Amino acid sequence: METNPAIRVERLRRRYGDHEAVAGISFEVAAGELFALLGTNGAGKTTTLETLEGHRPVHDGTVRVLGRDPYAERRAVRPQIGIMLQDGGFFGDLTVAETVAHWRGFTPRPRDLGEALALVALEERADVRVRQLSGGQKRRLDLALALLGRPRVLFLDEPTTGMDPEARHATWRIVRDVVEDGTTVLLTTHYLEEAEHLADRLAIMHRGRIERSGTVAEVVAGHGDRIGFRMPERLRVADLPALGGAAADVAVEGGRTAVTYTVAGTGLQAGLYELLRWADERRVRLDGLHARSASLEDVFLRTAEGAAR
Ligand SMILES: Nc1ncnc2c1ncn2[C@@H]1O[C@H](COP(=O)(O)OP(=O)(O)OP(=O)(O)O)[C@@H](O)[C@H]1O
Repeated sequence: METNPAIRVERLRRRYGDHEAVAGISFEVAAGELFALLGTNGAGKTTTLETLEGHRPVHDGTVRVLGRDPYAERRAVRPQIGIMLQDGGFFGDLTVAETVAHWRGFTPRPRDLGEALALVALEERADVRVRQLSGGQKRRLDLALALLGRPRVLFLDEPTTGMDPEARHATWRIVRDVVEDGTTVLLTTHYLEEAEHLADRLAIMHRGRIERSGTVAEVVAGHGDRIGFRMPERLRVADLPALGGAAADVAVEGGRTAVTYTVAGTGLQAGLYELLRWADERRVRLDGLHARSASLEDVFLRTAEGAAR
């Protein structure tokens, strides 16, 4: 088993002129792990990815891919990594099979054509011209090319942008298979659901910094689990309890008064228990009662808002 991280980023900084696009970020990705970089527009995800792919030198800090500097040792690193770009820039007149054959020519020890197409479920489209593929099929062809050289580390920059939900789910299955085969994957995405489905760990970037990182459970823990119900008619706001120290938030929605608690400290279960005991003792019925854990989306939005203040 490998103990060295497949990817190591330490205090990475990258500037464009006076603008610091990446402002000293650090993270590691273990071998065989899928790590997702999330962030607002312009957060610095693509810049980080391009630095790890060896396209740009660091301005400060250290990056290592499979133990090497991907820029200075590009010739050693490049054959071991796969890169799926946001736009692969194909020749529209070539067929899918011709495109793969063309790329096989540049790839050391490439997969067979059939294997490459089967990986991304494009066998049936082998003789179709690239320009006749749907957007989702083009993205899958991009993925096939990134996987052609059996990379140990795969970089996916927004791999499912423009796909319908079915194509997106199909692509997630492919990516999961790749990870199960032992490939390390670094992914950027704007789809939080994608990170929730795929990522072992993730980082949320905002304005060049990592604001939060960890597993999905770690990132959302303690960040706004919610409990809500409709205000019972015979009660007033002053009658409502505090749950785990959190006061009720009361809002009128469509003629009804909605009560919401955002419980951070004690967690959902303890908050719910406190509420139900309170309601039981007072013989209060809580219509529309619901409780849900914080979602990655809640945390993402709060991170962006909080950091912007
Ligand atoms: N070649 C460049 N020259 C000047 N500024 C750049 C260049 N590339 C990126 N930037 C700026 O650096 C910042 C980070 O950009 P980057 O593309 O890394 O962010 P991102 O998180 O990938 O954004 P998005 O989600 O919008 O793709 C942005 O403010 C962007 O405008």
